[in-house]
Amino acid sequence: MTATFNTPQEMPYGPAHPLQVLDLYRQCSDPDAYWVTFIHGGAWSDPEMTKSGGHPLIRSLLPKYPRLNAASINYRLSPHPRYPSNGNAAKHPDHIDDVRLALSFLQERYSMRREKTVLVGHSAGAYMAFQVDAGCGAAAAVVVGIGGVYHLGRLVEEYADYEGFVERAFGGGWRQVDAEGLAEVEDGGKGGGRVVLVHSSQDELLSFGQSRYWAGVLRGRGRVVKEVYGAMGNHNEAPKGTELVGVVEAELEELEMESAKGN
Ligand SMILES: N[C@@H](CC(=O)c1ccccc1NC=O)C(=O)O
Repeated sequence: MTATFNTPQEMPYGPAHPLQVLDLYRQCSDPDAYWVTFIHGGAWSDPEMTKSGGHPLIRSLLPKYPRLNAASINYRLSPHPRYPSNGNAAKHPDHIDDVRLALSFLQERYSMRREKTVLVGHSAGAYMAFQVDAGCGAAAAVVVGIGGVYHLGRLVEEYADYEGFVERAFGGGWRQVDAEGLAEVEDGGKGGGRVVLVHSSQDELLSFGQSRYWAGVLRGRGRVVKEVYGAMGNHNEAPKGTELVGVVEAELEELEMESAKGN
């Protein structure tokens, strides 16, 4: 059993590219198992940011919840100026297509169910978690964004320097992409899941602006939103910290309580 916590199985979920792989931690084969699924950040392009960014969170949770499985997803990346010859050439919608494919793979192959899933996204991964949410109804019972990007237009307005990575990931038409997500974001009344937006006050790359804005949009759609702001380390430390573990634990416990009431 212990081995499961430390050594995930690396599984290809798509045929086209070596980045179409995910790390699977499966300790419960029951179809009613809970799932925590992690989408890493890195501005859609940083090859140093990978699925292993989700390991600390997952490894803290698994020993406490025997009925929990987890996965952390890699996806194709866009070119990065510090790594000009790494061959990464993805452009929107490649990244999000891969994330959707990975989630379908988990649903079909391992019976991961939306009502049992907490989807966690960091930074650009948080943007993708809500693209999934918008595109297929309630993607997960709970979506947790940490240090998230939620609106590209507002991001570039606040940080002009970030336009470069936004354009490399989305191309010249990047301003359209927010509109798609905003138009389709799921309504709370129609089954859209709970949301927790987590943001560290020590985040050196993003202010609270994105999280505050997004909380307002989601509440306007009738979604239940918690905002968690506090000192949780810098942008890349926060998703590895104990605060995020506590947030996800509380959500898992709420899901367990809801399911006990339903039975
Ligand atoms: N680590 C990235 C930068 C990065 O990830 C980033 C920078 C500013 C705002 C958000 C970021 N990441 C979001 O996924 C890089 O070095 O290119």
